[in-house]
Amino acid sequence: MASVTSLTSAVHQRLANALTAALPERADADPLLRRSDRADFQANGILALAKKAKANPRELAAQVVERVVTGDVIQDIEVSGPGFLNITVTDRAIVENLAARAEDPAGRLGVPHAEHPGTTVIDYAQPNVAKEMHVGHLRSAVIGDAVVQLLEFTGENVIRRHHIGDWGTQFGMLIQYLDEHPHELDHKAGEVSGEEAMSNLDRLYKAARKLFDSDEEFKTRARRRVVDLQAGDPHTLAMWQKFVDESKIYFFSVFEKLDMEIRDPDIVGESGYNDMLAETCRLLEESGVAVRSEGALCVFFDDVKGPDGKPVPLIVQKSDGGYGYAATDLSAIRDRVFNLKADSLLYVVDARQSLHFKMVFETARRAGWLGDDVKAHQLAFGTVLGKDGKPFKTREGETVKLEDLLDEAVERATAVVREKAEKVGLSEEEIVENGRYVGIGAVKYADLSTSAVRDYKFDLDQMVSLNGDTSVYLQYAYARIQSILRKAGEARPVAHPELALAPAERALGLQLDRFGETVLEVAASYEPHKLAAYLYQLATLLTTFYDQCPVLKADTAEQVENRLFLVDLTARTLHQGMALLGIRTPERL
Ligand SMILES: NC(=[NH2+])NCCC[C@H](N)C(=O)O
Repeated sequence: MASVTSLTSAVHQRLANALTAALPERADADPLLRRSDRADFQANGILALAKKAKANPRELAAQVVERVVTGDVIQDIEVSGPGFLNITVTDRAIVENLAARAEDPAGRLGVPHAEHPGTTVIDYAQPNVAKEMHVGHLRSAVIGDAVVQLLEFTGENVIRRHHIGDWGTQFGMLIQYLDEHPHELDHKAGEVSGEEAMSNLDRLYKAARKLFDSDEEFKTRARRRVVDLQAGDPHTLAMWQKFVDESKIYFFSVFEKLDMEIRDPDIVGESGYNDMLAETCRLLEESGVAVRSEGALCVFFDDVKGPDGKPVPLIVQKSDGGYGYAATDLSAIRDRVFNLKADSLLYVVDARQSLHFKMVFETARRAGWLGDDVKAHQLAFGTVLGKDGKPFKTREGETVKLEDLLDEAVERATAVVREKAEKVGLSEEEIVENGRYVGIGAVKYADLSTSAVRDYKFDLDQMVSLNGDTSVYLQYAYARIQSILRKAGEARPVAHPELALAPAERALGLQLDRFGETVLEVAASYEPHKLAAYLYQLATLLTTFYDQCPVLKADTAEQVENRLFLVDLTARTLHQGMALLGIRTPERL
């Protein structure tokens, strides 16, 4: 458990004790402590308690104030309004608390582990084989990666699953074509770049399509291939594997550009559940959860109807015997619950698939695969829009190539970095590396700083802007602190709890104290945008602090040390917080 307690918990403890003393019959009552603008904290729980105890809220509040221990943590406590408590903490408590965070032996800045960690299987970064990735795949990867980092940081056992689209009828056509033109993918992994891999696939796809549409005999052969593939014919499988391998070269190049670690064994695509599909259907049919309707195996829902008022079923098996997307997802649930022993299933998938997941989860519940002890949640995300507010497309109306987009972000960011490079004394190598971290960070941050369910505008100009809620702003805040620490010479960051704090120091200190609770909240609610908001506010408070409190030119040596201590902890918090979002913080910028 946590070796460092936050100010919030210290204040909470003292209030709870005083409440118990004032109202012994309600010993477990929660004072409902909140951060507040009026004082450091506000407790709002007295009102409801007084109502239940049929007491006067202001009087009960006054009794709590009388009994609360003050002096060490709580500086001031007073009744306000109808029975709120406004609480100010001592400067000493702030600095002592932060010092404990800074010295946290676990190197976690005092962030506790979650109280009840479990096993989460997270389904994210799931592009499709032999197809170009699009911005939706980018979102899933970026949001999913942040959630993985956050959950792992809180002690959760996280199992990653990249449910790639690697199965389906289109492969019959591709495999048949490759079989008839055997040398088209004749190279080993490592011999081609991601871009080449994609253009190989694109070329093959187009050629196969053309033949499929113009040559009846090829069409027949291609259709037979699908049957061979599903029957597990070894030669056909080997051809299929070539497409998967070629696609992975491409996927990995995009993920690497994104500065994101995706591990091959975590890629378990639709094909990985092939052996389970028949059994899944059998179980559903035998239990009566699914029924045959016009030959297809279907699950019906009272509340899912089409525009004509007719029920729209979840089709698990088509009338021709083929299995669909739903059969795979239902099989994946069985695997994740029964084999991987998940207690949470998380899906980072486009909101346009929400109905699919709603029906899949409900079906799994009816089948008894998802019990009350297993949570299933789709972390649905919105659409990426262009500057014009319409779905993101090139000027010619085509979907934007992901790699081009990332390259452009890096290019713009490099220009921004270069402008200041001379002043900072960056080498060409550092400019290139920083440009990458700033550019990729900008793309990730723009995505992660808005609530996932909302659509967001992809606007590179705004993303790499130095002012406003951008990753560059946060990266500069970090680098600026590093520059101060380098200039500090002999002076070291040392906490001095005996010093009185200026308002800007207090505000910064109180924000630093919130880091642990913010991380836990954000991980529990899968809302990385709240961590982004926290970090942005931290950087803003740092800016105010600089304006009001000279660091190296402070009045006394102790004050210099104490301020160095504050900015150093701010830097470490920014670094850790950004890392949880998958964003780097260069030392010099
Ligand atoms: N278990 C799942 N269905 N995961 C989502 C897969 C996303 C799908 N491959 C797509 O490109 O839209």
